[in-house]
Amino acid sequence: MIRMLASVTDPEEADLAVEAGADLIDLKNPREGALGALPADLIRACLATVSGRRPVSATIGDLPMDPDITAMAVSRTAATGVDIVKMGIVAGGDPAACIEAAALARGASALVGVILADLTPPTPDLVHAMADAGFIGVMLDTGLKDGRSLRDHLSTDALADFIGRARDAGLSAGLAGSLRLADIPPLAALGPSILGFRGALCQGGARREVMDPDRIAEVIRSVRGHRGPT
Ligand SMILES: O=C[C@H](O)COP(=O)(O)O
Repeated sequence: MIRMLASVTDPEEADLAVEAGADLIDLKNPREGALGALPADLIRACLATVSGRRPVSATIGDLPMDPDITAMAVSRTAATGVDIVKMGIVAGGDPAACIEAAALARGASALVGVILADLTPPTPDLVHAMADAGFIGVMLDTGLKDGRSLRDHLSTDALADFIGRARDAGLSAGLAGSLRLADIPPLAALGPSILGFRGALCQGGARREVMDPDRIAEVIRSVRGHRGPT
């Protein structure tokens, strides 16, 4: 079964996504970048609103690959009580050391790594490093949010390889990155664990706008209608 992840920015949107039937509530600030972090008090307010009805993740921010910075951000985010902390992987710095640092700083939260596929390739090394460090999942997303989607950056074969590699390593495999309704059937056919959305759920399809209940419902209906390979 493919789960639908909705990225939300505040308690009102979190409630909207839960009521619409999103499977995972992902807290982030799209005004601060692809994986922009929300302030801790806002994360806590969202958690109070979701109130255990769905698992909640939160992003740590678009940060350089520095282990000290990563550890601090992971620890600060985990301290809010979110179920899952999401850390991004970009080019440069020391991603392997950051993955290890995140594992030591995660507290009671689980970890999901997000490889920003337009900024760095999803190499087998990264996936294995996350599995070795005890991450529960790995997602692909896009970092630039320049109108191109994940499918503009990676071929179907590359996406299928990524999903297979993550699964073989024991990780859930998520796909996101300016996905639209038309992307759901071809991506669902690859059998990911999660499909993630923000822009497609918002007014005018713009990720910094407020969420549109009709769009959320439409995306959820489509994901439910395409529950993976037959
Ligand atoms: O985790 C999923 C992302 O928030 C996707 O955002 P996007 O659909 O606007 O690229």
